[in-house]
Amino acid sequence: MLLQLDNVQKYFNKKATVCEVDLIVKKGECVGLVGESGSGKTTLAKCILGLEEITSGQLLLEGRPLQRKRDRTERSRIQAVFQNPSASMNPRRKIIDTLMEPYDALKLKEISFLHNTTRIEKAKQLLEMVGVPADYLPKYPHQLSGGQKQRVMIAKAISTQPDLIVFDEPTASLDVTTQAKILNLLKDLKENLSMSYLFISHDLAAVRFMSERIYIMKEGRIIDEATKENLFLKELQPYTKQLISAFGDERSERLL
Ligand SMILES: Nc1ncnc2c1ncn2[C@@H]1O[C@H](COP(=O)(O)OP(=O)(O)OP(=O)(O)O)[C@@H](O)[C@H]1O
Repeated sequence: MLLQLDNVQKYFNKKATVCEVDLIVKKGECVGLVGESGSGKTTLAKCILGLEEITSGQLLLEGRPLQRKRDRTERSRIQAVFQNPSASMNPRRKIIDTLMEPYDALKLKEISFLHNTTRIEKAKQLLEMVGVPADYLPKYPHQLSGGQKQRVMIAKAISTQPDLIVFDEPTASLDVTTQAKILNLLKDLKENLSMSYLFISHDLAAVRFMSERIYIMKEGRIIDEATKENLFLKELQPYTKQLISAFGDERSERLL
């Protein structure tokens, strides 16, 4: 087991945004999380990333409780990619510096002694892995397309060789063709680098394309769980059926 959430709760102003959540991510698995807007998906993601402190419950990474204040190593093991790459990037920082932020923050022994040319080599390798030409390293975010920016954010997320990446609507700001390319890239990277994913999206077709197992969230609670295969077969909660029908069969099958 890579990640385990036991009875996790998060309250804002005495209101439970995340309520009694049990969730697991196995090694090498992509787990999907879907639910209507406001159901608590992003809050749960932030709890997993240590960006929000949980009110109660427990988060375990490989059986060990995650500390309230994460140390550098713990932070480097769970990375994130969010919806809007432009908002996640500092417009005044060159691509190379944005890309190397987790490396620099981690200050691994091998990294802190890295000669500048070695750092550039590392950055080039990372960009290559996500299909962005190395000559983009000295450029600024506004010189990249939306898809390229998201590729840079993916390269940044894999830079510390994390065990888990949490994706929160990673393709929502991209056009349909770019979305499909990014999803395929994510699948390839997961296989090649033996990572696990928690993939959060409104887009059930994308979630089903990516994930082996899917959790359905409503009003802060996990109300259903299905495998990719039995999502359309098993006896599901009416809310889950509603989510599926909202996409329609054609859209749900589009990426499969
Ligand atoms: N820092 C905060 N303080 C108070 N309430 C918050 C805070 N963060 C989130 N909430 C509330 O928690 C609820 C769940 O929000 P959250 O962003 O987790 O939902 P979501 O399922 O990710 O929605 P979406 O799909 O629209 O992103 C919302 O009602 C939101 O207003």
